[in-house]
This record gives sequence, C-alpha cells and structure tokens, in this order.
Amino acid sequence: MEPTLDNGKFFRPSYIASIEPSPRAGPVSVEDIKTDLSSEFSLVSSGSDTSQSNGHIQVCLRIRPFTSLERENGSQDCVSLEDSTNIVLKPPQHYLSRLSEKTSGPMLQKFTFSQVFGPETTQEEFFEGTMKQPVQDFLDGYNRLVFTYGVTNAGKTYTFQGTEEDVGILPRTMDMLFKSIQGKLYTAMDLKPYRCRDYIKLTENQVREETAIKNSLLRLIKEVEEHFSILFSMCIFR
Ligand SMILES: Nc1ncnc2c1ncn2[C@@H]1O[C@H](COP(=O)(O)OP(=O)(O)OP(=O)(O)O)[C@@H](O)[C@H]1O
Repeated sequence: MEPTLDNGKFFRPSYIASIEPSPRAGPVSVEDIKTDLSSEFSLVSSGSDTSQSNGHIQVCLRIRPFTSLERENGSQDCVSLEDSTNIVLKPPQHYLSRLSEKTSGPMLQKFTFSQVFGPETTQEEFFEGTMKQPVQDFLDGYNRLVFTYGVTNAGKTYTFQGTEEDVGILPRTMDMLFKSIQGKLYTAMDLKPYRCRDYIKLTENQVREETAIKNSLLRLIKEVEEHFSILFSMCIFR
C-alpha cells in the first residue's frame, strides 16, 4: 500500500490514514518514581483463572553478563543481587565519590521482582524458570502473554531469540508446543472453522458436500491454469 504524507511530517500507510493520533495529555507529574503499584496489580490478580501460576503477572529480571567495557568502568558494582527476588542498584563509583556519605545513602534503591536471574543464568535455566509454566498453562487452554522490556543492549533479543548454538525462549517454546501435540493430531476432516473462534462438527452428509465443493474448486483452478498456459504459449509462438 502506498504511504501517504500526513501533515507534511510523517509517512503513514494508507490503511491507517483514518486513525487520528490521540490528543496528548498535559504534563505528567512524577512525584515518586518508586510508587508501589502492587495494590493496583492485585486487582488484576483477583480474576477467575485457576491455573497453576502464582498470580497473573510475573515480572522477572534477567541481568546479562557485563561487557569488558562495563567491567572496566566499574558498572558491575552498580547492581547487586540480594536474593532470588531482590536487587539493589547504586550509582557508579565515580559518581558516588563526588558525594558525601550522607547523600549517597538514600541513593541505593532496592527493587523486588517475581524472580531475579543473574548473569550466569543459562538459556535453558531461564526457560525452565520463566516460560515452562506459562507454556503448560497455554496448552491447558489459558491465554498467556510474554514480552521483554529493557533499554537497548539489555539482552531482549538474546533472551527471546538466542543464538543458533544456544536458542532463546521463543524456539524453546515452539519446541515444547510441537512436542506436546505430537501424536495428538485430529486427522478426521469433519471440523470447519465457524465465526472466527468457533468450530462446527460436520455430519457425514455435510462432509460429503464439503468434499464435493472443494473438488470442484480444485478442478476449476486446474482448468484456469491450463487455459492460461495455453494462451501464454500461443503468445510466445505467434
Ligand atoms: N544472557 C546473555 N549472555 C550472553 N550474552 C548476552 C546475554 N544477553 C545479552 N547478551 C549479549 O549482549 C548484547 C546485546 O543483547 P541484545 O542484542 O539481545 O540486546 P537488545 O535488548 O535486544 O538490544 P536492542 O533493543 O538494541 O535490540 C548482544 O551482543 C548479546 O549477544
């Protein structure tokens, strides 16, 4: 589709040309960036899903290995793992040394996650610790959403996709899904998609009818193909 120029500023595909950008809200005042949102999340967690995961929202932190540059400038001291769910962040040493002890104290910030995975965590361990249960829930019929969030170079692609030698959570998930459906395929041709999310089971007569329709369609396609190939060769040899 042709992109259209909108307001002389942005290229936008024509299929979203009708969508107006939502008006921008006024300035947001952020008084306390450490606002505890757990009470709001608990509202979401009181639903009726009875799967085995603990709560509906799991927020896991993965700390990737530090690069040599980061080690050189002392960045690895900025984060310390307290236990399997807590980390403490502190400003870089060169920044701290400019401050008095009094002011540097409150600059330590503690964050709590559902689970923290340190730099030594392997792809397999991360998959086992984060994805295995949601994938199992999905196979049991529940909806699950997984996404990675982080600054550039944080390790999102590595975690999701991984490398050829050491694949990430996406290929591992696909592997688990395909393995779990092996030998459980429904081979009878008597189910038909209906209204997007439903299926109807066809009676024997309806199956026969469907087969006849499909066969006549296939015949038609074949005839059209033959017709065009004859026309094409006539054009070439004229
Ligand atoms: N757990 C890890 N173990 C080893 N290397 C890692 C790990 N996580 C990330 N890396 C390496 O760190 C670098 C940055 O990772 P990655 O490309 O996944 O970041 P990203 O968050 O996807 O960045 P961007 O948002 O810019 O695409 C890559 O070289 C990647 O191989």
